[in-house]
Amino acid sequence: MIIQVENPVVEVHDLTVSYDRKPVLWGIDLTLPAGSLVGVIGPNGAGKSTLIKAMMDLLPAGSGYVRIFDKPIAEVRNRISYVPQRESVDWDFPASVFDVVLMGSYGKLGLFKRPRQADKDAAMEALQKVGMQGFANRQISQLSGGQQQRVFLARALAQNADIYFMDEPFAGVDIATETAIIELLRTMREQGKTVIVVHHDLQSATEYFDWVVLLNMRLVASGPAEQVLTQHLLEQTYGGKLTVLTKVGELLRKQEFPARES
Ligand SMILES: Nc1ncnc2c1ncn2[C@@H]1O[C@H](COP(=O)(O)OP(=O)(O)OP(=O)(O)O)[C@@H](O)[C@H]1O
Repeated sequence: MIIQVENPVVEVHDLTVSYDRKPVLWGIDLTLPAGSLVGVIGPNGAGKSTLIKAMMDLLPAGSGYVRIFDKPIAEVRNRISYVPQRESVDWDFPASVFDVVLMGSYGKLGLFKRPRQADKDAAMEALQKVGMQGFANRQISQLSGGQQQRVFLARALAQNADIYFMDEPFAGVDIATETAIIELLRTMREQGKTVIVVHHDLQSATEYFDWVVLLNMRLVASGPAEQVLTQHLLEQTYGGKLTVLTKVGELLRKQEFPARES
């Protein structure tokens, strides 16, 4: 099931991406609605990270194209923010939490511009939003995994973009941090931002996302979460072998037939 939207915030057309000439994404065609929380879901190696990187033009497309806000990406780069996987970054790099967040906002200004007071205020405000204001002067090498994730998020918030791509923002965080992050993402949605999240946990996906993209090298489904997160489509995505599918099936049945529980 692939549902196309009018006036999409992201349009992916016939996208194929390869590493060393070996395709990992084939003929992806999808559109995403503005102001939504989008979950990109699929098994390990399905190409989820590759898809969001290709959407931002960080990886070259073998064929096809991506448009954001109906424009080529080069024209809208300053409206896009990216939160990569936490492990992809060198956390031993000598920098303070505040500097990392500040670089988020003044990266937009260009390399040789100095940050203004307004940028510094925005950085501090972003740290407050993720509950990390007390860590501003801490070296990033001295943070826990969950704190690193919050700093990453603060950095993205300081960029004040219109569309956010996040690669597994909930990986390795405790439940309090996960709740804080999802609350933040919901607030961003209320402000009309679009947030595209690579996500692993099928059970929370039913609760977190408005729109879900199911991927396994090819696009299996793209549409409203309640229409896409079905046993049938999840089996198509995961090959029907995972026990987690049974759990999700149960959860979906409960949601569909709440009267059964009483
Ligand atoms: N830089 C690279 N060079 C070669 N192959 C790569 C590279 N990055 C990813 N791949 C391969 O491309 C495929 C898709 O990888 P990708 O990281 O996009 O999957 P994913 O769905 O995000 O996986 P996971 O859930 O495990 O993070 C995998 O088979 C992976 O081994």
